[in-house]
Amino acid sequence: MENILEVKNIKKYYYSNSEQFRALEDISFNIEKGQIVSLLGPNGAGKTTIVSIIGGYLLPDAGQVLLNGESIIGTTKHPRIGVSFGGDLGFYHRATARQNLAFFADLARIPYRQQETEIDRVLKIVSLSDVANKNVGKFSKGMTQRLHIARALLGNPKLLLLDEPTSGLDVEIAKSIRDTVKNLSDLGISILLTSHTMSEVEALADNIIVIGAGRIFSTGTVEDIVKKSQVEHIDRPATLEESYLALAPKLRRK
Ligand SMILES: Nc1ncnc2c1ncn2[C@@H]1O[C@H](COP(=O)(O)OP(=O)(O)OP(=O)(O)O)[C@@H](O)[C@H]1O
Repeated sequence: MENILEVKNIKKYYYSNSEQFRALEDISFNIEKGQIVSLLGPNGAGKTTIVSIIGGYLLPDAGQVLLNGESIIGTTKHPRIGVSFGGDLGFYHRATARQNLAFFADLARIPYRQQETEIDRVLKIVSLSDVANKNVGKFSKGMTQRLHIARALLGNPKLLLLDEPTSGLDVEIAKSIRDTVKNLSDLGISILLTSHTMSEVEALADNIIVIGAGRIFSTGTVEDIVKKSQVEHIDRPATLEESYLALAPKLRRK
């Protein structure tokens, strides 16, 4: 299969009061076309740091990130990668969904003539066409989350980075967002997803990367992770959550 993204031997340190803190140590993984890969790990494991480096918001101290075979680290013109950190911030509440997307289409340097078609396209994908002219201040959390995904889709990126896309949403809305994410991968878009919801990862991820204390502990399909974690004392196959809990003590920073 064709690798869209190759992350090679990434290291990242943070510094505070001249003390060095190792956030990531030797992180390597690939994402193929249309694949959904999930980063799973406790708070502070390094997931957001990985997403920020791939998205071009942070520079690593070592290592490479290749998109379609080309290095994207430190390039002045970072290629289009769709990033959605979600949440309540990031939109003008007194403007409509369409007006908000037009602002971000400008930032994404989409030529003015193509903006309306592009905005219609992304609104349709996330099922917000009917409320395109409604003020974002009137949107529910689920609708706002969809709008974040629509914004990330502007310019037709082949890779999307989704940070906890269903965080804080009720069960039904979370399911509808998951369906949207699945549809995106069916359209051939590759997705790197961070999530603390095991059922979500189980339902969506083609591949899982279990990360703890800035290092990769385990990778593979749900079945691979379950097999490798060797959960004891149950006489049926373990769930992903049980497998993750068995690994959890090893994932903490010492
Ligand atoms: N700007 C920063 N300066 C110093 N330390 C940082 C900075 N950003 C993150 N860290 C530390 O680096 C480690 C990794 O943080 P990161 O946010 O990547 O973890 P995470 O896996 O995304 O956590 P969460 O699940 O809570 O979002 C944490 O210990 C965090 O405290």
